[in-house]
Amino acid sequence: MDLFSREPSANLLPRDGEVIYFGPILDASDHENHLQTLLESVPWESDELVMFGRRVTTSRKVAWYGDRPFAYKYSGSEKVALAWTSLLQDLKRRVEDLSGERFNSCLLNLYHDGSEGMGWHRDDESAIVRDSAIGSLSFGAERKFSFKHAETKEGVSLVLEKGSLLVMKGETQRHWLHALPKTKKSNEPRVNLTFRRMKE
Ligand SMILES: O=C(O)CCC(=O)C(=O)O
Ligand SMILES: [Fe+2]
Repeated sequence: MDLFSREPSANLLPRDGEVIYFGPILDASDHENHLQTLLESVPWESDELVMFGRRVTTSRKVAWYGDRPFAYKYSGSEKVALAWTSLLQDLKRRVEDLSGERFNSCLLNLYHDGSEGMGWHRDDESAIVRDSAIGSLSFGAERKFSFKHAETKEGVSLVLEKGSLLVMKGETQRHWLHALPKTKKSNEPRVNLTFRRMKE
């Protein structure tokens, strides 16, 4: 795996947190190979959430990996973290080296096409170490990713390129929501890995 030597961006947020975009960190053939491996070998499962008081099953699929069998809780059910595969461990190391952060778990999302996305939310569950960094690695379809300040409503958006790394850190999750908007422009799958730090 060759690293591209692109300089990370300056902080994309104007206040109250830090978001750094590193751009693509994988070359095109590694990106393609890893995307195929992830699509074929990850035990993708539906996610569940409560919307307007109703339990709904998402068509977006998820998988949850970690150093230990951490619980990932959603709307009353929970998933137990799977043991790292060698590919995920390899990618985790790359993300750690570039970001200077350490992670012990990873949530994977599979969006089959542009009709699937993720609504406004923060990654601030109590099981996550407060103000710990999140490293987000993207494969497949390039999609817009948006931030919205919870109080001022300021907005920041960017396109997450194939094989790119985005790091959210500092007080980002306290003050900013983020979302992956649905789009009619994409009919390709996208896989996203968010490396996280859970409380031990
Ligand atoms: O798919 C993405 O880029 C973001 C996913 C996300 O925000 C999350 O899993 O919490
Ligand atoms: Fe998130």
